[in-house]
Amino acid sequence: MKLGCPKEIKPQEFRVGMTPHAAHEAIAHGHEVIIETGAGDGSGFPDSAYIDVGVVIVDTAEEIFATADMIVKVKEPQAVERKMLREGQLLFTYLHLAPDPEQTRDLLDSGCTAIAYETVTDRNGGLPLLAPMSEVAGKLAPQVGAWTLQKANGGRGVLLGGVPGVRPAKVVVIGGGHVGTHAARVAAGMGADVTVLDMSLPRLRYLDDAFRSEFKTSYASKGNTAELVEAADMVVGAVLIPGAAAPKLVTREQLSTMKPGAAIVDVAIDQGGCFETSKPTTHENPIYDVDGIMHYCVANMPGAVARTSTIALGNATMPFMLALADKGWKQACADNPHLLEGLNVHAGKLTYYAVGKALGIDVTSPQLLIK
Ligand SMILES: NC(=O)C1=CN([C@@H]2O[C@H](COP(=O)(O)OP(=O)(O)OC[C@H]3O[C@@H](n4cnc5c(N)ncnc54)[C@H](O)[C@@H]3O)[C@@H](O)[C@H]2O)C=CC1
Ligand SMILES: CC(=O)C(=O)O
Ligand SMILES: [Mg+2]
Repeated sequence: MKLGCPKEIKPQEFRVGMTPHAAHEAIAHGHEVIIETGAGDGSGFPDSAYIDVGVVIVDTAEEIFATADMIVKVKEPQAVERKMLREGQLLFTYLHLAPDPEQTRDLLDSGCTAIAYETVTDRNGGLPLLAPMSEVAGKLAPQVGAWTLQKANGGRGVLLGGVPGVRPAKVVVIGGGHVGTHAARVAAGMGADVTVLDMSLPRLRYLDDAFRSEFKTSYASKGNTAELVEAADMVVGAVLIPGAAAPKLVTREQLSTMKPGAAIVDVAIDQGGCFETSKPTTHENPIYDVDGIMHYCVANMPGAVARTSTIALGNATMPFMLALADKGWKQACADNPHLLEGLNVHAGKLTYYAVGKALGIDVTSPQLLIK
């Protein structure tokens, strides 16, 4: 199979879909790999690192989309990339379709087969291709939230850890999964007073067992959430219902109960965000103010630490990428029900229920397509 990796074009996105190690493995499996010139530069992988392992460097994304059987990327295809996708072509990348009707329509129209990193599962019910980027975004959240809280950035002028004689900031994390746990640990490590909210009692039990000395837990009822949000200096949005649009857990009205200059870091923005007032921002212009509350809503946070993120993502995607290349998507998905969970679009049909529900589009069962 011919695998193609274009340079990412989302604003300030410095990751790349394939590391030289991943490309090397694909070539060792008998595949051809082409990559757009400069695609790895932002992650510290120059063209020469790919040439050394047998990759062919091409000048344009057009050439990749015109000739590759499988496109391996990081972020959802942008409008100009979607125009280049072809019938029968396999796309392996993050998609986040539930909050994105335009992208969904374009993917359906293209006739491509699209497997979304964020809905591939594992045998423990986890999301192995989302987890590494959630770990990164979770660790970044207190860092960007601390910056947002600085007075010059519109924040309250509160230092997360406080100082002797001055209490630390109160940080509330809504959702105690991968993002939430990493955010809570880093915020606690910076000295903040941290509480994690979740709807899952087993998850809260685990967090309490493992991290009792670092942060507190609370059940995410509407009442508890409202009280904690009101008292918070920083609120991190970290909930997920896999593949679905994020539930809106904090309304615009609630902002008026918050401390002026408090910071919201809505990591769940890639699934539409869990604050009513969230809208996606970019690394170039990451924050905005609604009713005196500063919002940080960057949908590709891990792109800021591209080298770490590219390597972490590549470690997770490589075995799935190799299975898709070796067997073709149909056999690879027939052999691995967890990879089949990643199938969101095939030949003009939507195949992921939570996306269909969010967008009001009929869904075809993915099982029917692998028979
Ligand atoms: N903005 C960015 O750059 C990035 C965003 N993300 C996003 O962050 C979000 C969280 O991802 P993960 O932590 O990996 O998910 P996860 O599945 O590990 O954790 C989600 C947690 O939310 C909890 N939850 C679900 N509904 C809830 C509710 N109504 N109230 C309270 N808790 C609730 C679940 O019980 C679970 O513990 C996802 O939308 C993911 O796509 C991840 C990486 C980068
Ligand atoms: C998960 C995701 O959207 C990202 O890593 O950019
Ligand atoms: Mg996105």
